[in-house]
Amino acid sequence: MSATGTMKSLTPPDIQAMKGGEPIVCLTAYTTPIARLMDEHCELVLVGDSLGVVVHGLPSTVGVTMDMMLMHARAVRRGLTRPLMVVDLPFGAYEAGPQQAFESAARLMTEGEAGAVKLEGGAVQAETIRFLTERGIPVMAHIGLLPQAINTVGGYKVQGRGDAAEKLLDDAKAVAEAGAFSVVLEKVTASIAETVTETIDIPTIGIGASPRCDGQILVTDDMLGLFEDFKPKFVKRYGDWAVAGREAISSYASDVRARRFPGPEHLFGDRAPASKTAKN
Ligand SMILES: Nc1nc(=O)c2c([nH]1)NC[C@@H]1CN(c3ccc(C(=O)N[C@@H](CCC(=O)O)C(=O)O)cc3)CN21
Ligand SMILES: CC(C)C(=O)C(=O)O
Ligand SMILES: [Mg+2]
Repeated sequence: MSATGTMKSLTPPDIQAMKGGEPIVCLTAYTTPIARLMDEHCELVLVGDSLGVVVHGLPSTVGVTMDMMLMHARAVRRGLTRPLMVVDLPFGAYEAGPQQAFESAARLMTEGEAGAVKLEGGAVQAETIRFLTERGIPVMAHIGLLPQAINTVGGYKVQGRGDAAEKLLDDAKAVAEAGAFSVVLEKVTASIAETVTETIDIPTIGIGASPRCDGQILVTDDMLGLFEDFKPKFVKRYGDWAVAGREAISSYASDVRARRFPGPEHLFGDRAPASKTAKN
């Protein structure tokens, strides 16, 4: 719990050992205060490259850089004590091959203080996953809908329907065999998510997948209702933070215009207060 480290963070082997047991609770985080809110509730916190879209206003995750991932990773790290912190490898930082992937992933582990990295791709990334895990970098895989591939795929559509089911299962087997400690299944049919979960021996973490997955993840800004205009079928709203924020900002604007804020309680007088240690 404390800075001296009396409470141990969960490790990739801890997460892997949860296969087939209690559901693994995961969310994304990009800042210290939001990470603090999930510290006692989540087993795994992902610093997702979705931060490019929800925090930086980019049209897709393709424009996200290593510098962005490193900065947000360090911020999230300061808000967590118990959950495993996983950091996404951004587009362009690993696809050239195992060597490039290792260099980028090592930076996320050292400068970014990550407990593990995540990368998108199935069988095509198996060699890279093996290369990293054999050299001390735990890897979470990500199959199904791959947002970093939006420019070749052309849309965020459901994956694993019909003939594509077999390829998805092959991808899942390939990443598990290559040493990934867990795998995200994004926007796939419930039936293939169930088949994959029953077939491979590492935990599946679903987003738009199935309740039969070993765990679930959502983009926190989506479930809080902060990233307002994005309403895919797989997101459940647990808050209305954009509505609450807009109301608060509107009240502040009214108060300033009516000179109701600042009030007497917010003002500093000419003389120091008689009691206590002066902090004003
Ligand atoms: N806010 C947010 N949440 C995410 O889950 C997320 C991101 N951003 N950015 C990176 C990727 C992209 N992802 C996506 C993007 C679109 C759909 C999707 O189903 N889109 C619907 C339209 C939904 C809407 O805009 O209301 C579609 O039919 O394409 C799913 C996952 C998942 N990731
Ligand atoms: C949606 C999750 C799995 C992700 O990759 C991200 O937030 O970037
Ligand atoms: Mg991502």
